[in-house]
Amino acid sequence: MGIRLSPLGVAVFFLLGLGVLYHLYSGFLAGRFSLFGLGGEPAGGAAEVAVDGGTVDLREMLAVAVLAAERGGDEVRRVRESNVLHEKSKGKTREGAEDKMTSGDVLSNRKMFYLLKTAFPNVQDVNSQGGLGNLEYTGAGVSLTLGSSPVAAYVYKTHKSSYTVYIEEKAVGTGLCLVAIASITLTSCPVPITHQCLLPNALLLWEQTRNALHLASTFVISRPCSILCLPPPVWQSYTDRYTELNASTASMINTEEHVDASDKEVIVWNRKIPEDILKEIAAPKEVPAESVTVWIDPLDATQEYTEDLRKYVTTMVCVAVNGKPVLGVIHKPFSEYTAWAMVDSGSNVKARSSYNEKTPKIIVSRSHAGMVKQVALQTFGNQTLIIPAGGAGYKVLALLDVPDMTQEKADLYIHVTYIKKWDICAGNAILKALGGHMTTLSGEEISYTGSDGIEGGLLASIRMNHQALMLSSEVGEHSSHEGSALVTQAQKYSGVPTILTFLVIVGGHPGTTWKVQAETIGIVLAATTYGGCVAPQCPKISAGYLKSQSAKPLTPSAPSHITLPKASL
Ligand SMILES: Nc1ncnc2c1ncn2[C@@H]1O[C@H](COP(=O)(O)O)[C@@H](OP(=O)(O)O)[C@H]1O
Ligand SMILES: [Mg+2]
Repeated sequence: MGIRLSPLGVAVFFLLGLGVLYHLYSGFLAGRFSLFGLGGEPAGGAAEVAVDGGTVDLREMLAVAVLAAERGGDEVRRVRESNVLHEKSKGKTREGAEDKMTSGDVLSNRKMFYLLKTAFPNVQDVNSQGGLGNLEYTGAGVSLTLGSSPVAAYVYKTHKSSYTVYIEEKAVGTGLCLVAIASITLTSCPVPITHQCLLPNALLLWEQTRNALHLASTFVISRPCSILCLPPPVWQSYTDRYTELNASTASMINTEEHVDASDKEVIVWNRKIPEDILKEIAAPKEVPAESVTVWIDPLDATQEYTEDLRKYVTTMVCVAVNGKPVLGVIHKPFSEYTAWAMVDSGSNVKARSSYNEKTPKIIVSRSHAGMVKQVALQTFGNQTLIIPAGGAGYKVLALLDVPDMTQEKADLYIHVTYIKKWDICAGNAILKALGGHMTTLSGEEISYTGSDGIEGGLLASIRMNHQALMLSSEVGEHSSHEGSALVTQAQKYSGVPTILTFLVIVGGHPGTTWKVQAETIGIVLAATTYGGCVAPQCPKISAGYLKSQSAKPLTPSAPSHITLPKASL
């Protein structure tokens, strides 16, 4: 007697089996990937990680921030005094200035980042100018295929829930097949992340990334996740790439003569809160760890540092809670002076007793000025004294009562070009704690979460009517109820060149929609296609030629959506 199986039953049984296998398999993978995550971080999104992160005491954070700024400052001073700066260019700023980096930046960042990270491991959102914040979380090199061509890519976790893949510039054959894609933001891909630290490689990786991106550094290109969610077999090849990167870069850092091999980057906090902080801030102040974002600037005024203009140099740490700056530390390594303040708590620095609101002395950038002088003079009159100076930290201190002989004094700080949040957060927190203000030129508060930079310029003042500064002006016709004179001027004199050209070459299935986000203020993008790949080796990689034209200012952060025509893909 034979056993007869119902075909439907077999199918159901088979499907059930598949389901079980799928569960086991995905569980296995998830477990595996979580090994790579920092503190068991689920692969798909760090946003979930911090939920049970507990609390942190802001007074303790202030103590560690002061220590970090001072220890970082020691490195900055040591490197400068050795006269071996290993000066490198990270690329160009949007306005075309060299964006410099030195051993001072790298070594200071290493000290500062690890001190803060080890003291507060449950704070996930630590951003530092050296880029180590990103690298620390991921740094995975992956094999990725664009069209039919393999390219090297690095995955960084840029924010709590997004990952950025930087793709290496690559020449295929002799043809013009550059892959110079700025970044691809993955919001929900199951990207495994490693907490293996790529510190020794940071400088080179930073450079490689920057080099790869120099053509397209102002674009963020989002693409559908499915293209980048690599299946496990391909994904695993990241290890080879990682090892290769390690091997190729290890020697570089070791050759830095001033780095003592036994010098561990990790300095451990002894958990003592200094007396001066205890005196000003009597009680602890607990906040949820997941609400905290830390911004580290390991060396502000790098340009001036390379010119040996020491007085401008600072190291800075800032803590923001839910995006609001609450504590800031600005340390001057060459004067050994440190200013700190915590909003609604206390400070070791104060405002001056008077400021000249009518004809203010205005401190501005000396190396990223854009058209700030014209903006300031037209807004406040030709009699206005402009003081060009390096460093955002230095310029904030110029507004305060600082007992340092090398420190100039000013009434206002204005900046009109793009600037990064690690440059300004500490100053913003200190000004706020002392009753001052730092806003965009149009008076918007700056949120210290999310993106790294701000578009709308900067106006910092203390003991002045900040709102009036925005809306009143010596140049009557520029004031209007719609906005500030400063903004009008800044837009008119936007430091951005009129014509910028970027070459972005993309691969993908025909019809893929590319979202190109212009981040540069004052630019409207137009897309035309560029003839595609000239080399036969890369038939599926095509080119999008993006040309910006001078036009009406773009609303800051408003994305331009551009769909490249099918023919170009
Ligand atoms: N347009 C811009 N693009 C990028 N960074 C800018 C910038 N303008 C100013 N910065 C950065 O802001 C800091 C203060 O600038 P400035 O001295 O010109 O006022 C410097 O930081 P770093 O020295 O830390 O790089 C500088 O690089
Ligand atoms: Mg800086």
